[in-house]
Amino acid sequence: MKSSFVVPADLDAVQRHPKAAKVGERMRMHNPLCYGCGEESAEGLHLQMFAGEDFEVTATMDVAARFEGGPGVIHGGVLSTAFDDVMGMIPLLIGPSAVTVHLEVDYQRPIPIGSQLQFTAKLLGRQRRKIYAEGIAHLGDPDEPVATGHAIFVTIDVREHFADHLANSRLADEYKARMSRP
Ligand SMILES: CCCCCCCC/C=C\CCCCCCCC(=O)SCCNC(=O)CCNC(=O)[C@H](O)C(C)(C)COP(=O)(O)OP(=O)(O)OC[C@H]1O[C@@H](n2cnc3c(N)ncnc32)[C@H](O)[C@@H]1OP(=O)(O)O
Repeated sequence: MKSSFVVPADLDAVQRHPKAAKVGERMRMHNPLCYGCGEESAEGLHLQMFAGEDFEVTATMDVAARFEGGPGVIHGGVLSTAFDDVMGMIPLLIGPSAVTVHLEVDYQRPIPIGSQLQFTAKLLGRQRRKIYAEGIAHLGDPDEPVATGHAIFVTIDVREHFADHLANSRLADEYKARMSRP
């Protein structure tokens, strides 16, 4: 399906999940091998994600030398990966696991290698299985964003969605064990 980003007017009511991370706490790591936030992903972005107030998440990312695109600046695809993962935390504040079906990034300023990127992401709304999120990236002043992102996530049944793919993971045995628990 091809779509553009339009938040519908008739949104569902949402509540923060009682087991969601509390304000200021690290977001639960959904997969230690995740290229965005996983601690065991050697080449990954190593995003550090924190729960904010209401339906917000903040994150930081050191712009390492391996993320270079143009000379001295971050690769645009790396930045879109970061937005995907940061905004991807928003569904976890409401409860369900969800995967990206649509992602947009607007690049406003070059982002230097060696800088520390900061992100804030927030929920724009939920309609049935669709969760709409917005994110901004800045270098210290949230009023001067260097990039903005918008995404739609769709809730999934984790066991069903990943069932045919678990064997591809380096943590396949661990995931199989987790999935077989009731
Ligand atoms: C127990 C141990 C294991 C623990 C593991 C934890 C897992 C945690 C999970 C997540 C972590 C969060 C952090 C991650 C952050 C990064 C996220 C990523 O990068 S995800 C990778 C890239 N994304 C994909 O690979 C999705 C590929 N797409 C699909 O698989 C399907 O499209 C799927 C399952 C998402 C939906 O397919 P359908 O057949 O179930 O449902 P249909 O009817 O097509 O769509 C449902 C609703 O969504 C809308 N929709 C679908 N695609 C859309 C699009 N592109 N734009 C707008 N709306 C769309 C449809 O119009 C429909 O809306 P209406 O309810 O009818 O209003």
